[in-house]
Amino acid sequence: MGAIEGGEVINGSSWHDEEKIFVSVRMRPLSQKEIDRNDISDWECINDTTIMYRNSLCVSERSMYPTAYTFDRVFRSNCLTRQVYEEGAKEVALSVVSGINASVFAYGQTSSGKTYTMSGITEHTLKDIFGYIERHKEREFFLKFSAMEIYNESVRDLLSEDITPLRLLDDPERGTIVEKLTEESLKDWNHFKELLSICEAQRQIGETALNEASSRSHQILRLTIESSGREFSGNISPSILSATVNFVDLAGSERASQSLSAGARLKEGCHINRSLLTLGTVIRKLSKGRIGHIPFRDSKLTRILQSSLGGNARTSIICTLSPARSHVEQSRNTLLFASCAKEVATNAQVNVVMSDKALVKHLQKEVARLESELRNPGPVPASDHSVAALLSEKDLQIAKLKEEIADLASQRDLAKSEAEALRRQAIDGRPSMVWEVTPYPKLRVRGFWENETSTPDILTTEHEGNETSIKTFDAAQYSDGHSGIDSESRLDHGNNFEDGSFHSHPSPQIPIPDWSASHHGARHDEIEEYSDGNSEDFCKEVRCIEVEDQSMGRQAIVALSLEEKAGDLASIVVAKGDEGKQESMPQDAKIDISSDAFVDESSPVQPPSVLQDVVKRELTGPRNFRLFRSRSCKASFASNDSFITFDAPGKNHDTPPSGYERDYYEQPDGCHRFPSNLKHDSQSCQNYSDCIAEDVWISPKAESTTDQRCLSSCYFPSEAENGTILREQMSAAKLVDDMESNIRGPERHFRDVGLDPIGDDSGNTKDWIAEFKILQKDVIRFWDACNVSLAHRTYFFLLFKGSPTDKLYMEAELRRLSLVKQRFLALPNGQMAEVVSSSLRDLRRERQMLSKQLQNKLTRQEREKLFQSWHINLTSKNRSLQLADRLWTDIEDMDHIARSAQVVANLIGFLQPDQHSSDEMIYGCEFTPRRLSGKTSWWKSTVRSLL
Ligand SMILES: Nc1ncnc2c1ncn2[C@@H]1O[C@H](COP(=O)(O)OP(=O)(O)OP(=O)(O)O)[C@@H](O)[C@H]1O
Repeated sequence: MGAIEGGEVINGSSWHDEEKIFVSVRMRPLSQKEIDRNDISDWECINDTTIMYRNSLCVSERSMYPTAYTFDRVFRSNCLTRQVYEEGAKEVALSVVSGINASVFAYGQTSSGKTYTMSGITEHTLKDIFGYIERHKEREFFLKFSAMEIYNESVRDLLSEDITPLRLLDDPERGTIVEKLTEESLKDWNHFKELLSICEAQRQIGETALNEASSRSHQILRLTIESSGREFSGNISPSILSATVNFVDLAGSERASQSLSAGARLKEGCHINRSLLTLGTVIRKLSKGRIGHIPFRDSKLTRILQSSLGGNARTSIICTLSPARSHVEQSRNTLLFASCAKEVATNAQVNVVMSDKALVKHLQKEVARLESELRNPGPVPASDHSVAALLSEKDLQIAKLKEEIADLASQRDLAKSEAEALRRQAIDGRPSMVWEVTPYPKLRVRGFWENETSTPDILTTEHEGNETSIKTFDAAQYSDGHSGIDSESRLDHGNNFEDGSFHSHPSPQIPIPDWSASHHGARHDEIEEYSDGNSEDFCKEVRCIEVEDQSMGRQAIVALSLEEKAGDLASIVVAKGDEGKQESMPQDAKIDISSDAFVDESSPVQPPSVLQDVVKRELTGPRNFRLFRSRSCKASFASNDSFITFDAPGKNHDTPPSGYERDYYEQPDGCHRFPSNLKHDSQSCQNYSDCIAEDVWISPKAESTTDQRCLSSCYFPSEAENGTILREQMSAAKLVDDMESNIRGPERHFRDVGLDPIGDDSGNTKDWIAEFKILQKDVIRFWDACNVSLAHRTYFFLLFKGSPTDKLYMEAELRRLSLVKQRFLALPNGQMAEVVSSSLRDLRRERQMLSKQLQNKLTRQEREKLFQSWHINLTSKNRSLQLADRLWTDIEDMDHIARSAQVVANLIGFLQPDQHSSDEMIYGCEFTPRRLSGKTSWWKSTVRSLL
């Protein structure tokens, strides 16, 4: 490992695009215990890089085990931690101040000195970082600290008193992220000490609960540094660097058989070893050079640390050893792991964050530079041909850059005008603006799983009766392997459910499905978790913030906000159900609606293509750069509640015919309106791409005709027609595309979002009502195509019933959905498939939860009445699930939609605005059983030494 001169990190001095994990071995002295039992030290560091087994090996052993092992560095038993830090971790760890991710691991058996080493390494790193900041006052630094523990394959926040396990989410750009992990802004050294003591206190709670201190958990301290104020490599300015350093103290690497006993402990050991085992497998496979599948996703540890293991991070692994003969087997295992690790290559990059303003400036500079190059061509290239080629290439670049600039400028102007319009609207006393991302207002959510033991499982509850008479219903799709009991006879109240006069029983209420996870793709381990009854998916915390629309006397669930900073893009925040994201999002997080690239604040953004080209060509230094959108532009992706999936579950046409439909204006009586650019030629319409034509009005009478079948299949391909998931999602993506173009009719541009709806439509209420109904139908179709959660649909549907101000919200919702679609279409194929299956799974789960809620909340009579009204055979099986399966399925039947919304609203306890007191505005709940853990905190000694 290269030296650090004068405490400064030398960028790239001993570092290339691809470098190997830096692996060192630290041997501790024999412990008193080992000495007392006359154990012998069998290992010797014969120089700075080689450790040797001293005891003579028998012939069979010689063929199996090497006697000498060479690493980047080996540290004798008398080495101080300071030296281990200086020579084994410092350069890697301090890369973080230069915008490069870093990780330092300690690996080794229990009592080999991992904690002893990591506490020192962390201290030294932090001191050096604060020293570096002190010396670079010209730059601004922003430090964030977090800490987590992985125990029994569940992740816990060590800075929070909440012991609920944290979920892991997949971010398309950042990989796995830990949901709701507390991030403290780290101010100084004293603050760091405070935070360590908080972590230690949390750790002790875990230990006390387990009544035993052990080393069976993995602990990760994480420090993220953002810095600005300096130009890097001259090409990107102004820039912000953002990088994270992880300090990882792994659980003891000894085998479960050695450290743990039977029963529950064995289970614990298995979990811990699952992480360690996967770590070993990942390292082994990576050491052979990224061939084949690398099972990062097989454990929480490897998922969280994926980028540190062969990804965008510099990594140092310190393997700790006991020299004792009695531990020779474990020591050899550790050395074997270390040998594999040193073959693993990583590919760290400087993480540059750019703000929109910076991007515009940069592009302007580029244009100026290229234009001046054109004016003063400099040395003439060898041939006329190459001159011409160069000139035309430059012309092209200039044209593209100008386009980009114009685009960004128009987005900014649009945003400003929208801001102005909204500000005017706010002043006029129109719907209140909310400067915060808000999920559903008036949403009451309680711990459905609090009564889990008494909650019957629908899948096996309804033993009585015949086979289901509903052919389209497939109960197997909901099977989670659980069984339950019939609760039909448990309750005996007589509420009228569908008309809303139902009075809630004091039974638990339904948890809102996890919106945020849904667009991140299906993961087999999460499916597994779901099925084991201990799922993290059941760990919900729902925050609901009430938004009072004073002038209209009702609640608004769409929150609008404006970016007031001059020059920044305007933003709009739409009601969202991603409670996890909300937790981790800054209060003023906003969605950038004016950019085509709809992005997560935290997600790296693809720069415009031209910029990419320019950057690629221009950045010829020793490093690659990753471009991110800056936090300063407050861009935030806040619409994860829309599960983009296009796998249409079987449509249910059993719902009684609608009377609602007739209210629609200009629509042929009883006909369904389909997007204008679909054609339904029965001969040629084999797939969606064949279906392009003008408006289609389908009479119910024609529903069984070939044309209608063809059209339906274009919209909602049946299971049989789906073919591969990929084909399905591609056509579905096109579907949404076309839906969007339909929605973007000449009279309904998204540019209108934010304009005063009353002003627009004053004096023309009739027109507005008609338009509202069209918008509402468009939204409903979008929801269906995107498998948006039923709860979201319900809230939205019930809250926006056509008042003039609803135009804003309807258009915002359409805009949001179209942006979600854009994001979906931007995903690589593999991730599209994940998103599709994940969203479908979430929707199924939601239906399943609704069916359970149906059993919890209603008496047998109520249920039977409801089943009858939905034409569900009372003697069939899984009736609750059948009902849940029908909700929100017939999107062209507004009566069906209204009834579905009523049922869902009652099931999830959606209260009318006046039913709430203000202290219920924010409502949170936890569902997951308490988890115990234990490991002597690796910063315990640090805290002790510091306090
Ligand atoms: N290099 C060293 N020099 C002196 N003592 C050491 C050294 N390394 C470890 N020790 C001592 O050995 C004991 C075990 O160390 P430590 O707790 O760090 O092990 P560990 O690998 O973290 O164990 P666990 O996996 O159980 O957490 C401690 O008492 C520690 O002070």
